[in-house]
Amino acid sequence: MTIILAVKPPFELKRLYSREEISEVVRRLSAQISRDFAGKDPLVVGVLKGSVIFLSDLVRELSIPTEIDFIGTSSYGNGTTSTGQIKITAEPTARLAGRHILIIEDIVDTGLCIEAIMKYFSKHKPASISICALMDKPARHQVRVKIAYSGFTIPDKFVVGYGLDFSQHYRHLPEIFTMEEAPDAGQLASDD
Ligand SMILES: O=P(O)(O)OC[C@H]1O[C@H](OP(=O)(O)OP(=O)(O)O)[C@H](O)[C@@H]1O
Ligand code: HPA
Ligand SMILES: [Mg+2]
Repeated sequence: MTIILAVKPPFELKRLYSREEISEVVRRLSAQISRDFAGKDPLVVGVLKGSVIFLSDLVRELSIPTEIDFIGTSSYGNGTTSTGQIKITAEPTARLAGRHILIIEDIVDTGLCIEAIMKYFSKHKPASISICALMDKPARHQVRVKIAYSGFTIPDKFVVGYGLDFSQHYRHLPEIFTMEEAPDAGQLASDD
């Protein structure tokens, strides 16, 4: 399915992963996490806002008890490239010291955001910190990142849907799409 967005320049969305493909990956990751964190009462921390849909599907597949919290970050503003300035906009309220912390990300792109989050948690003396990311875009990494639970390895394309936004839109889409300038963008732009 291709969707042409009526914005300037025009973008097109092409489906990258279907609901079924996403569900299969969520089940695989939940099974691994349930096995590895059994008896550890992990603190599952979603990175706002992009991870919320993934997190809510993931935790409902877990077979172990967990505590859920969130951390807020912001780096992309309204564009498709990281500003490089990572701000922690909201802190978790749970006890962190001595906890097994599992960070849930929708995507690791440059890795700058997860690097800042790892730095934040390591200051609070947890028992362990692990990363679960639905998508990993290795071609764009600027820092070394160890993702213990990785869903899809994706090409160097901007993606939206299933929690991920472009300028705060399209998070609600139930599937994942690549977003690229439409091939006839030049033509359309000169038709003004
Ligand atoms: O690996 P990076 O290049 O740092 O990019 C990944 C991060 O950027 C996005 O969040 P964003 O800051 O746009 O906030 P949002 O989740 O509210 O969309 C995304 O949800 C990740 O958290
Ligand atoms: O590809 C992406 N899509 C949406 N948000 C993002 N934040 C980092 N990379 C992306
Ligand atoms: Mg975003």
